[in-house]
Amino acid sequence: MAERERGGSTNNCDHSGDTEPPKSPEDESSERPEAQYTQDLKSVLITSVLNLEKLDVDLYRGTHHWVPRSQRLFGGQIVGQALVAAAASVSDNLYAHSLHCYFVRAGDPKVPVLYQVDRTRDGRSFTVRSVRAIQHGQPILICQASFHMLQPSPLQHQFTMPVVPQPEDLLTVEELIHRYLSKPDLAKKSRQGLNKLLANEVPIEIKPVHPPHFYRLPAAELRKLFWVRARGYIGEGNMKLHCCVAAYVSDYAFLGTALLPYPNYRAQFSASLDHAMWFHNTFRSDEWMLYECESPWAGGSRGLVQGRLWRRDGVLAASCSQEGVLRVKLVTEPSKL
Ligand SMILES: CC(C)(COP(=O)(O)OP(=O)(O)OC[C@H]1O[C@@H](n2cnc3c(N)ncnc32)[C@H](O)[C@@H]1OP(=O)(O)O)[C@@H](O)C(=O)NCCC(=O)NCCSC(=O)CC(=O)O
Repeated sequence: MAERERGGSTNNCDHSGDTEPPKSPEDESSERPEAQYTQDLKSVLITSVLNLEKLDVDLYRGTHHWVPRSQRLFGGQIVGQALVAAAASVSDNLYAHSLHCYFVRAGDPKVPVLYQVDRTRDGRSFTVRSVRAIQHGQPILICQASFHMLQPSPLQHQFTMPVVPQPEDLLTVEELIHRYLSKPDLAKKSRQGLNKLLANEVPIEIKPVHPPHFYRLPAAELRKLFWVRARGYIGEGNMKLHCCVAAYVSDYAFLGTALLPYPNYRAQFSASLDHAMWFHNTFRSDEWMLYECESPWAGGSRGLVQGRLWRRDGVLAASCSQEGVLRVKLVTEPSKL
């Protein structure tokens, strides 16, 4: 059992009951020296995607950065922006500990999203906010987010992080694609598909623990493991923001976990129906975290996926759950990712 993280007074998401002096997330990771940060661009996630425009009290406007090929807004972007809006009306001594969302309509990439916050309750130790994300006058997402003050407790446990290769020993998705593209016998259709994937400007970096096979049907695996972090620099201290970035990241490629046992099926239509998260400890979303995703159930054209985001020092940072609609067709060729 890994020791639980200590509380930090400026971090809006730590839930430790300890009263010892805080440790900033930087103290826990030496993987990315500051010298390297100076060469990185500031993460577009904080300069643009999660940088909402305040229109009025509890009313914000968010714009889009990366739009998936489905041409419906990326669910993680809507959840991340909703959490930014919710957290803005919550005092700094309260820490986001959970959120529960329903995606009720497809997001339209042609117009911005409005976020309307309802201050549902300000309690003694817990505070709840409800957020409606609105386009064309109608909700596309409803979200409840809850915030908690630091409270001590002798109850502290967590699962153990899986043992996997370190990110330095693995290739990014882009590097893997370049490797496949360099193969002279690559079919034209596969080359086109891989080039489309390369053109994606997703503001997160991914290193799969089990690199995908672009050539042949993959062996059925029930669990997806990948290292993930925001592209660019975010910096220390603002745990509120790191939780919002993690909300964005947590929806990426998550629902696909439910298709892992079915390499002969490809999704004709897939969309996340709901998304829930629980934040357990401080973390930095611009440092590598291991995303462990599994699917305990699928049926009735829906699939359930569950995920754990681990800090690389083995501390459980967050847990996620999602159900999605999955309408599939039988295929003979493998999916591209
Ligand atoms: C889930 C919903 C589609 C449910 O709405 P409805 O009940 O009205 O939709 P529906 O199921 O009847 O229709 C949806 C589409 O499926 C088609 N359809 C309906 N029944 C079908 C069937 N039995 N077999 C095949 N297709 C079918 C419809 O014609 C329609 O296509 P057509 O539209 O062509 O007419 C909607 O609530 C929604 O869009 N919510 C938002 C979901 C979302 O955007 N999540 C975040 C992005 S996903 C994400 O970020 C994660 C990820 O992608 O991994």
